[in-house]
Amino acid sequence: METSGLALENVVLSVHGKAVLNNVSFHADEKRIGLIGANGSGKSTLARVILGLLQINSGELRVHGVDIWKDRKAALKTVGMLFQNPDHQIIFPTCEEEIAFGLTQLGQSKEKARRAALEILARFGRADWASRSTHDLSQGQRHFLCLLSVLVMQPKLLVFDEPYAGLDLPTSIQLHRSIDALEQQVVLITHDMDVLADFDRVIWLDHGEIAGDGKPSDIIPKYIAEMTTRAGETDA
Ligand SMILES: Nc1ncnc2c1ncn2[C@@H]1O[C@H](COP(=O)(O)OP(=O)(O)OP(=O)(O)O)[C@@H](O)[C@H]1O
Repeated sequence: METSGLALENVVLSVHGKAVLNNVSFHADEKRIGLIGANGSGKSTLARVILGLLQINSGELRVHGVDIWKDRKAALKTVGMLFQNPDHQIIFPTCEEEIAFGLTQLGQSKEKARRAALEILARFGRADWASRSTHDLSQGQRHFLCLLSVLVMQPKLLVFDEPYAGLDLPTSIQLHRSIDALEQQVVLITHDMDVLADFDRVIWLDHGEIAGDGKPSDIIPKYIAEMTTRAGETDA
């Protein structure tokens, strides 16, 4: 099994006897990977599997060499995720506590975690957010707070599930720039093909199977053609 990047071998995950991921295999060392597919094709499920939140039925999965399902502590340092809805992620009353929490889970002292939280807030021009109530933030700001909470953990792989959904233009531009500037490997789930134009690789999931895998310039036109055909078939 590959010890670098993201490696899946014949991954199968069934829900109520139905295969949601069916023999998914790929090895990705690229820095920017897009994950595309129609609604219900298995993208979010795959993201949760990569994060170690769902146990696979069979196959093998390693994220930078770590068996993230078995080694939960190493998983926290290896992979982080920004969920579609920040309300599913934010649990603390203040921004500083929210950001520091993950670090204390890694075993850092509360004081060290607090300092790291303040440092990342300052680095992103949000020093004034430290004692700010998470409930008072707008939806876009809550998204941004979640990003900082994930970044502070410095995982080797970051998974973003539709990060731009519901964000206004300035916030999505800022988020886009932040993602662009990341050193880490990124897997980005999106329905917005423009975002993926300069990515290194695009993986297309269809009914839980890989339908395409390659350069955006190769995969995206095929995907759009297939989706257009399907839309035509369902027209009244
Ligand atoms: N806990 C669950 N119970 C039942 N079915 C599930 C569960 N989780 C996922 N599924 C099914 O698995 C399939 C894949 O869902 P998933 O959310 O991974 O798709 P997706 O590609 O992320 O879709 P979208 O683009 O709409 O977000 C769907 O048919 C969904 O109904």
